[in-house]
Amino acid sequence: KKDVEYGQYNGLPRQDQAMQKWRENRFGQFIHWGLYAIPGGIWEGKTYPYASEFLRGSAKIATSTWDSLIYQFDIPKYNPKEWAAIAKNMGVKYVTITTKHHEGFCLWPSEYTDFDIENTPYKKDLLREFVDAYTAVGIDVNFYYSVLDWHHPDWRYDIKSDEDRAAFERLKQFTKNQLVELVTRYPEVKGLWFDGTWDNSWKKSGQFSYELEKLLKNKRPGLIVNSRMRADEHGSRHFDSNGILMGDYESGYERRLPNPTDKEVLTRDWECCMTIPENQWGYHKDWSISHVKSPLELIEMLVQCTSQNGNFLLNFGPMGNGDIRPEEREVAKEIGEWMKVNSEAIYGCGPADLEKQDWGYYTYNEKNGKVYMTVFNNPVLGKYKIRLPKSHTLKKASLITKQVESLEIKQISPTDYFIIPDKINNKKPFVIILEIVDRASGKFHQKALT
Ligand SMILES: COc1ccc([C@@H]2N[C@@H](C)[C@@H](O)[C@H]2O)cc1
Repeated sequence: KKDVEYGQYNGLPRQDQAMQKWRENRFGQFIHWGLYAIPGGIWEGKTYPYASEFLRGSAKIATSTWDSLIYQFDIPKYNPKEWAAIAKNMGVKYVTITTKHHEGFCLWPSEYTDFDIENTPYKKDLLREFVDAYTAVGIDVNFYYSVLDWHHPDWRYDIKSDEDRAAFERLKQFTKNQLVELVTRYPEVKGLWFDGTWDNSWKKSGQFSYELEKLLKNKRPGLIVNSRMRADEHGSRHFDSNGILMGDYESGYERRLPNPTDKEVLTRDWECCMTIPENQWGYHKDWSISHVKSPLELIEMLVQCTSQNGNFLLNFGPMGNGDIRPEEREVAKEIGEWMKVNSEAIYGCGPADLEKQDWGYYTYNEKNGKVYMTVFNNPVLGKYKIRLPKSHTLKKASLITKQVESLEIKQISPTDYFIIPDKINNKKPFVIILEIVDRASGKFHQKALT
């Protein structure tokens, strides 16, 4: 065991009400919005296929040129109430918005910089309008904040000199000021999603990030912080030098999911953040340059995350004028239609602790003891195989849509059962609700008490 003074300090997984709500939410909307949405990946008539929020670097644009985009941020179509309605209809329970991305432009009127919404033609506190609109429809609000700040003169990638040290101390103070400002001006905020924390300068600031997390949690009791915020004093990130997760949940799954049978992730809270195109967080004008995931692909990711104790944060990149692009409206509509019928298998659900089968994923709600099977792959066999521990019995299988009272079950061995549907529904992923009794306790299926 290494001695770690600035590693994890609270026991995980957190079981307080705020964290339980975060966990039960399961499905969130990520929003990346900033000056990068104005050029949308195209500069001087050339399309850059890289992530549009990195266009400044990809197109080698001078910082002063980039920063002058602030004068074009008039966002005539910005309509946070409509954004909130789209999110509500999609079925998300929380939202995470970029208050400041790497470019350094702040969506709120910060007293610590002029590079913010106040100095745009829009002028008003866009973030306040956003928080109010989403809160009004019952969606929890979280703030993404990039420590990496390309605009700030005191940002340093590493600390190589006394000058670097002095500059980065100013940057750290600026960072602390802005974060205290955010959790104070917007007390509704439920959590902070840190990014831009991979450089050596921050990895050498373990004590600072430790004390900053504690300060913010004192200011906003219940605040939820992702593991990406922290480095310990040895420069170890996400997990401290003793392998203990820092923050309140693991935020390492970016545009990727764990292996569906990975059991290690079941032991902790985690979240996967995902783009609809291959790799665009900010708005990109041309989505033809990469694969764009279908609603069905995205629904499968949401169900897989839930089945493995993770949350799924799906990204939207609003346009430079504040409108939501048609492709994202369509995704929200189709996912919302599926969630209207099947969200019982997602909200408040987690792993079922049953052996995964090829037809899809199990999720489990420990409050009602129900196990949900979400079917994505119809077996050629025409029957869905279930394998239970010997002490369990499959009592009943029914469609969440209640089209039929119950489905035929055939036990084929002490542990294996077939569910035999009268007809195969292969248009959309569908949910079968299982009632499984543990003969030993006579109770509904309980998660293994580990
Ligand atoms: C390859 O390096 C990076 C650095 C930053 C990112 C940022 N993290 C995502 C959550 C987006 O904010 C993306 O811009 C992605 C890849």
